[in-house]
Parts: sequence; C-alpha cells; structure tokens
Amino acid sequence: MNRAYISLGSNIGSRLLFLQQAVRSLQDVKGIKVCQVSSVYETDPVGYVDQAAFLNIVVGLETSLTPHELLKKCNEIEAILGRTREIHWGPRTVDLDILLYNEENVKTEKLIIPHPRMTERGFVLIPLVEINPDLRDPRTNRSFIELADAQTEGVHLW
Ligand SMILES: Nc1nc2nc(S)n(CCO)c2c(=O)[nH]1
Repeated sequence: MNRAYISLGSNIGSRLLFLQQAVRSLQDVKGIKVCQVSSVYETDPVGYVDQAAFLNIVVGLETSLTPHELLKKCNEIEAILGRTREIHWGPRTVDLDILLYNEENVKTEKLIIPHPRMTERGFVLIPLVEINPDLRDPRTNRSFIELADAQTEGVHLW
C-alpha cells in the first residue's frame, strides 16, 4: 500500500462545505483510504494575492492507485465541485494538489512530486506537519517541521 499526502484549498462560496465534499469524494474512490485529516486553516492568498482568503487542509491517505491515477481522480473531483480556471492561480471552489507519494520523485509533463512549491507554502507545510511531524523532503532529507516553523505568517487555525 502507498502513502500519499494531498493539499486541499477553497476560497469561493461555502469553502468548508467544498472541502468536506472533496474529502468525502476522495474517501469514496476505490483504492483510496483517507487516514488523516488536518485541522482547517484560514490562510492569506499566495501567488495571485488579489483574491479572498482560503481555507486549507492536508489529508494523508493510503492508496493502491499510481500517482497519475491519483492525479486523474483529483482532477475529476475538482471538476465535479465546479473548479474553473479563468485566472491562473485565481479563485477556485476547490483545489487538490498531490504533495507527496511515498518518498518517490515523479517528474512528468502532467505531474511533479514532491509538489514543486510545497516548501514555499505555509498553507501546505503547517497542516502537513500537524498530521505527520516526522516527514522529510525526499529531495533534501530536510525536516518539513523546520520549514513550516519559518512560514507561519498568514496561516491561522479557522
Ligand atoms: N493561501 C492559499 N493561497 C493559494 N494560492 C493558490 S494558487 N492556491 C491554490 C493551491 O495551489 C492557494 C491556496 O490553496 N491557499
């Protein structure tokens, strides 16, 4: 069985409901068992800053799916919950990003794991280390806790 971590975010409409529906949709996928769900954090937008605050969580799961099969399911859940892509990095009903898949490095046109921007994002690191403080970056072997501690600004328990 494989262990994966996914970051979820929403900053349009009923943000909490979208996150709850996305987690339930993941749980309903054959070959996915959601094992951990972080607290909900309200976070300042990163990247495209002229938009509403996000609610963010990270979930830990066990899966028999391959990384690309998992990506396909995440994209399907985003589409079902109404994600549009008018503005790159703009507002969205729900966004699912695969952060880690075991200690594997994946690099294809469609998918890069570990997520390339995860170490720059407090809204990812803080919920991630909440659910598993022992995780290390497979590329550098650096503890994610050290990185999270330096990026608490704009991330608050909701
Ligand atoms: N705080 C915060 N900022 C973000 N910018 C983007 S793009 N996203 C979408 C995830 O890539 C987020 C997010 O989920 N949370």
